[in-house]
Amino acid sequence: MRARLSLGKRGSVWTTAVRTPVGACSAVLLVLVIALSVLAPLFWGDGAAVVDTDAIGQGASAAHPFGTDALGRDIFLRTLVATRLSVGLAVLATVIGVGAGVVLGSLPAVLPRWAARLLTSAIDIAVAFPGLLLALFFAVIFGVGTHGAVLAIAFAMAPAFARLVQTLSASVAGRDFIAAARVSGVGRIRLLARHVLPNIGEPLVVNATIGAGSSLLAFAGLSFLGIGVQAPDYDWGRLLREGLDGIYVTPVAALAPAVAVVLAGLAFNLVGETVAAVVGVRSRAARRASGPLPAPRPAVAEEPADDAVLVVENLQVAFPRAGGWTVPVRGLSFTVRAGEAIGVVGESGSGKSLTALAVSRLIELPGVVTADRLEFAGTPVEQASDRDLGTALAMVFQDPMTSFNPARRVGRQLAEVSEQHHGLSRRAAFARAIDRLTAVRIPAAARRARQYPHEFSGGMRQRAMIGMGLMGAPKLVIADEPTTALDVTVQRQVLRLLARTREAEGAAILLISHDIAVVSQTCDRMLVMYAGRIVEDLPTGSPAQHPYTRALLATTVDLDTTRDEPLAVIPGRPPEPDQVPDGCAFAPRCPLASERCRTEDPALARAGDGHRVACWHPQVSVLSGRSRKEGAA
Ligand SMILES: Nc1ncnc2c1ncn2[C@@H]1O[C@H](COP(=O)(O)OP(=O)(O)OP(=O)(O)O)[C@@H](O)[C@H]1O
Repeated sequence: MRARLSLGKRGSVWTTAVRTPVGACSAVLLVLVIALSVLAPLFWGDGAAVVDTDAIGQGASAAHPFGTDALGRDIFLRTLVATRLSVGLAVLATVIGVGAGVVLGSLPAVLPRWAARLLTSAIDIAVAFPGLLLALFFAVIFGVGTHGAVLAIAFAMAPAFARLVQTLSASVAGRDFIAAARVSGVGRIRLLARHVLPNIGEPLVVNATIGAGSSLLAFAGLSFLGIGVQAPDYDWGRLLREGLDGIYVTPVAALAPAVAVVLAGLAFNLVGETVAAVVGVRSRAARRASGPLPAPRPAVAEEPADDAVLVVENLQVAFPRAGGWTVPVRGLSFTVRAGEAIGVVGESGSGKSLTALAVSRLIELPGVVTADRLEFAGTPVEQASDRDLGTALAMVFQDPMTSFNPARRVGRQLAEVSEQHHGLSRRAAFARAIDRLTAVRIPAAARRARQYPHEFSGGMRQRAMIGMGLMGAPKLVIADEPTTALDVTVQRQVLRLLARTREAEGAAILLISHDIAVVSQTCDRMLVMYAGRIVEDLPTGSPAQHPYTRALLATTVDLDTTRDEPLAVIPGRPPEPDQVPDGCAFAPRCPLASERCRTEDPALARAGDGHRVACWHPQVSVLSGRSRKEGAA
């Protein structure tokens, strides 16, 4: 399987964008507009001002391709020279408008509640007015002329930007890092400047670029109406107005400024589209990867099993980074058989969740998932239909609060699965949802099904999430730290429920957990992960052979733990995914590490019946701390 996004180097994102038809047009038009703004007044400023009483109101000719005006001045030259004023004023109005919009949109976040509501309502009312109407209104207030028109257009566009800033800020305001900054005492203004605005900058830039095109048109409109640029200055709007006066005699006179307005407006809008495309790619990816993906490290694949639900061979998950790849999952091979319960353990960052996401086809771009074989229920995962995956594979996430849509009733969310995948009617699907909530021991399921997720306790939400997985007939339930957010009593209920699901539905379970004790009690087999690899795959109850597994076991605390001895710890920290050493990744923390461990990475090799281990010195470790539990998984 290979799901790979073609990504270039950082600099080449713009090059790639410019190679698209829209990008190429926008680049050409933008260069033309900028060049004319800078050069036209220098080269043709004088020529455009020459009055020729012998050539008044002429039509198109070789000397004057777009004719002459009422004073015999060349309209083509005047159109070229007017580029600077037309574009310059539009950009100025946009800068002021966007600045005012950002200030207005940010203020509600720092004002007292009543003032914020007042301001928000005022912005909402202003947004409801057509922009040109607002511009005319402000033009009357600020007075006829260039300055008045700039301010009028700027203030007319400010409410729309203020609304945009408010909406974008609201989407960021609920994020955990904002809450964390608040709790750590960061003031409102600093919070806004340091934490909110930098996270909404990209869409603002895109909208500002497109907004510049609109303000160019608006400016031409005001000048056309006689309340923008005043004589002797002239912009495209004024030239259009003058051309219109003689449209029946010399129609071509209005053509040059009209074409200029259209082309410049198009230039801004296409540049906006191109920026949006590049920014869109950016926000999806740190697209700076280069070079081929590293080859996954070798592992002994398991014997093919007839009743395998999930077959994974050489699974690798990689993310692009500057000048290369980060590979947090480096060549995993394992099989899950029907009805089997497998635990995946390992320290934080070992790649457990990414493995689960890769198996469920949930790795987002720019992540790249590759595998020699990745099959679910006999079908390659990338070919499985959404319907098959949606009904046969259930996923239980760590935080059930964020897994449910807070705006929909729990029962309806469960019912959606059956409506979508089984074609059940709304009523029948809801009845099944109630039945499934009963199956996962939600008390008063019919009433609870009509409640919202926030009305459920954490444990109930988690059980409801499992219930959602049971709306179909799951062959595999992947539970990623399903009990981490729950207290121990509820943890137990959820684990029991998973065990019952396995018995009742015959579903295999892939249980991801930090807690090796939980996995030992709940699962038939455990996969021990370290730095993106499986270092040991053993039946629970078999003596562990890898020093890391033994160290993990030694760190578990239970009622037998001797209280007068210090708790066992594993010294050091796991390596970052892009700093994994050449040899065995655990070697820097392993007391048994030899020179060979530091240079050669051991493959996951067979070490007994149903037991695989990746270690040069299996079974012989005696680590610091209590050795009491070692070897007894
Ligand atoms: N989108 C991403 N881009 C780059 N690196 C990532 C991305 N997602 C995860 N990683 C890295 O991959 C590594 C493994 O992440 P993963 O979430 O699978 O770990 P885990 O074992 O499930 O940890 P935990 O138990 O804390 O959830 C981490 O070091 C993480 O920083």
